[in-house]
Amino acid sequence: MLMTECLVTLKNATVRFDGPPVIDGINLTLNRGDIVTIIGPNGAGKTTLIKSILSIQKLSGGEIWLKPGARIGYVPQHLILQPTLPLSVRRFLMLTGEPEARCREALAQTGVSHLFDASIHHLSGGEKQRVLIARALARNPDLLVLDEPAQGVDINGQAALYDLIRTLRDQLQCGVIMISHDLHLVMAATDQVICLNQHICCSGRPEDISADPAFIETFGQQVAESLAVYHHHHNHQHTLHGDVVAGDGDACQHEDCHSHGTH
Ligand SMILES: Nc1ncnc2c1ncn2[C@@H]1O[C@H](COP(=O)(O)OP(=O)(O)OP(=O)(O)O)[C@@H](O)[C@H]1O
Repeated sequence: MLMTECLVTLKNATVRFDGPPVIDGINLTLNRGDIVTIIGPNGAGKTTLIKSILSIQKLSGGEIWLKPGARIGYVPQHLILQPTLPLSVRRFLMLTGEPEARCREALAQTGVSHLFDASIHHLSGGEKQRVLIARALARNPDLLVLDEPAQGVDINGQAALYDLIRTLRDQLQCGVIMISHDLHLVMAATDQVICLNQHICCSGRPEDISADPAFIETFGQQVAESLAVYHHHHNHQHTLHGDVVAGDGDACQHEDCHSHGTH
């Protein structure tokens, strides 16, 4: 079993601009191998928290510790490129300063090696995200930071993208912290969820968090219930008509399974 290696620790981290704190008293530890997702309403301070970890945003109070020498790969929400400037994926990746072979390898790790000579302007949303992740990987990061990686990616592409993030974590044994608005996929692909609304409302394993009163207060009963159903232990089978048949374990106790039959 691998030793836990801490990459980032925040202690009582606070950021304020002119008014009240935008993030307030955040305590957080990120270990190698963790996938942590920050969720929260608009303006909750998610980007500010990420920027603090990237050392782009100075704290107004509290402390941040980063493992000395830790390499951070950042995948931004948007890529703003000059549309009139011809730019191939190869050239884009090599702007990292890494050798061509390493750039090629990183692109293969994200499953799009065939795009090495493509124009970056012609990529689909999902392809662009994979190229951006490859750029972050080229530096062999200890920590991968992603700001809404599934934006502009269709629903199948989103599932594939979260699979990719898990695979990369397993292969590279890096830590991952991401912001996401897609609660269902987050819940399916994350080890720890942090629900942020200036302060940490609640945090924990996805299957536990949907029952937390602070989560329900922030996201509403309906969202919490839909996630609870999504996550319950599937220990039964359905007939072709959708009726529940007890499996190896106890029959499912969820009302939703019985009333709707499928999920
Ligand atoms: N440099 C800044 N100067 C002043 N206010 C700022 C600055 N950066 C962020 N804010 C404010 O801090 C608050 C939190 O912003 P932040 O971008 O961290 O939220 P977020 O949770 O990422 O939101 P969203 O989901 O909408 O992207 C917002 O009210 C924003 O206007």
